[in-house]
Amino acid sequence: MLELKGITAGYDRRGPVVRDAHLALHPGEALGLLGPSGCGKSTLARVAALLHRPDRGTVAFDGRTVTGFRHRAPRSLRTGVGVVFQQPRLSADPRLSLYDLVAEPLRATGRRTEAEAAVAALADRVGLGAGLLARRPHEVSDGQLQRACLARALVLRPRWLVCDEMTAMLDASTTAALVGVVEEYRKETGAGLLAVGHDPVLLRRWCDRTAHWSDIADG
Ligand SMILES: Nc1ncnc2c1ncn2[C@@H]1O[C@H](COP(=O)(O)OP(=O)(O)OP(=O)(O)O)[C@@H](O)[C@H]1O
Repeated sequence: MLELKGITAGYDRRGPVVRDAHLALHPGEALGLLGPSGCGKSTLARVAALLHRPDRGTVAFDGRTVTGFRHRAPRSLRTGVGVVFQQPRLSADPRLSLYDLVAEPLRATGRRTEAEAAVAALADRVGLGAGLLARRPHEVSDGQLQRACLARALVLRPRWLVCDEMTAMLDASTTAALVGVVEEYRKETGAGLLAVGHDPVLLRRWCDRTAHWSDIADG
């Protein structure tokens, strides 16, 4: 179970953007979170992924509270959550080849020897031809880069996935392909999903359940 309880978070303690948010995600469940632009969805998604420390409230995985660290949670906890953001160019190091981008979490966790096989399998799964793996982000399209970012999010086989407007910049066929990859992964591993967006049609089709921002947070 992934639980966010009483989360207040933002960038200035005097004016938080997320106020008293509550959300519970059961193992294997896909929850779509809808809300207007700027309401704080991405901020809450980063809190759920342990990338942003809330001012108040707790994040718990399977009953274990994982917030309360001075800066951010240790890597061993963060690797339990895979994250894909809206804009792949902002989340991809421009100096890395796509191969290195996907392999990076394995290197960072001392599992370098697994990289070759894992990257090849994931590249195939997300539809990235071998020729593209040698290229750097500026040499590929947004859709191709987002495919690599999804592969990176899956490479440590996380139990939870947070997709923050993952498909907002993509065309219909790339959207369908990436949603298909996430669903195949979830079927295989039982991973839970928090999908953030503002497209109710997509999220209702994709997820078991959707929640609106006004149901889970104040303001
Ligand atoms: N790094 C930051 N520093 C300061 N303010 C920020 C920062 N990131 C976001 N904000 C502000 O916090 C508020 C919530 O932003 P957030 O990105 O969480 O909203 P969102 O619901 O995901 O929006 P969208 O649907 O447009 O992506 C906005 O007013 C935004 O300007």
